Amino acid sequence: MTASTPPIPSHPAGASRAPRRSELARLPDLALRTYGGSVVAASDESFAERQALVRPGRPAFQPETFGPRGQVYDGWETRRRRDEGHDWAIVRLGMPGVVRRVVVDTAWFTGNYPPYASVEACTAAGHPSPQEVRDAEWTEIVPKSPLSGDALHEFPVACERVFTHVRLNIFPDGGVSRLRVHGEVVPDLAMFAGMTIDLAALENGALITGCSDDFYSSPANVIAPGLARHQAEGWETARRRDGGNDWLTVRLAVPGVIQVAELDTTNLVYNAPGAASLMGALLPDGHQQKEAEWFELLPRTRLQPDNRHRFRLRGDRVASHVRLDIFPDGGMARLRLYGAPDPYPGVSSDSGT
Ligand SMILES: NC(=O)NC(NC(N)=O)C(=O)[O-]
Repeated sequence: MTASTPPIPSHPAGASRAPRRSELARLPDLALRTYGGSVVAASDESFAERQALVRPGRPAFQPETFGPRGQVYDGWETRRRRDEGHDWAIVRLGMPGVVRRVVVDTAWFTGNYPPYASVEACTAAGHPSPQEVRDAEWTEIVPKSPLSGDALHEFPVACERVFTHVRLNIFPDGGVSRLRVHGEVVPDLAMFAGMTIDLAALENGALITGCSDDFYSSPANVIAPGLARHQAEGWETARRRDGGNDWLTVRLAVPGVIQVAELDTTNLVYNAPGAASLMGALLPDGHQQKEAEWFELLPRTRLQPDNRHRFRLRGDRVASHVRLDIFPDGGMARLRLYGAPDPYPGVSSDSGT
């Protein structure tokens, strides 16, 4: 991306270990709860619940806060094992995809972190039960590796297969605050053949490729599933003082003709942009976005704060990329671009669909 990128959820601002921002860290976290991820099973969660592993945001900690189970942790924590086994948690990815990077964060776990972890992945078709997922064929994507306490561990993954689930193994027991599974979304769009879809949706395979500014919150949020519950779940820029305007670019899930654009300023009450415009470009595979020849999809149009705006477009040109300009600054809760893929992926032109 052109400007700075979505942060790796980790320690609170001001903590001494600033997270490294690698290329891979910019990919979406396929396991994230707000993207539909869930921890569907775990060997144990006596001290702290398994669902915390996929919670968005940085893990919090309040020292000397004791509940009936012991110290309260914002993470998954198992009991002290008295046998030879090890603990595990299975995560259903919110969006199936190719995993490029796994982050195992032991933030705040010091005397109780697991000394080793490994990660496996599997592909389970349909809507399997947790037991069916356990019985699936698993592939190791992160070998058994040493961990340290209160630290973020990044593991690059080199495997081109599309996975639906991952299993975190910890040896022998202990606490992990977050598990991040960064990757490329690979949806099955063939089942929507002949239908209009949101070409800008992350879950359909779209990706934010650039932005002018992500000072308060990430532009990746505008293509996330569902509605933004508050300002931070959308994209918010800093106040501009230079006479310019903010923008972002999206690589669409697949090239297509956009018929309806939805520009959602919900939660931006006093900081919504005054106006916005949309441009499209059709870039053959492998071409750089800087080579794009942009054409107008939506001329500069007035916006209202805290409002979902829908605009009917001419719908006469195929685009693979879209640029949203906002004037002068502010942000956007969501951007939806409804249209027909051209052609449909996985559907041959003579299939009658
Ligand atoms: N002080 C602790 O954190 N102890 C333990 N964990 C919790 N949650 O109390 C433990 O035994 O691992």
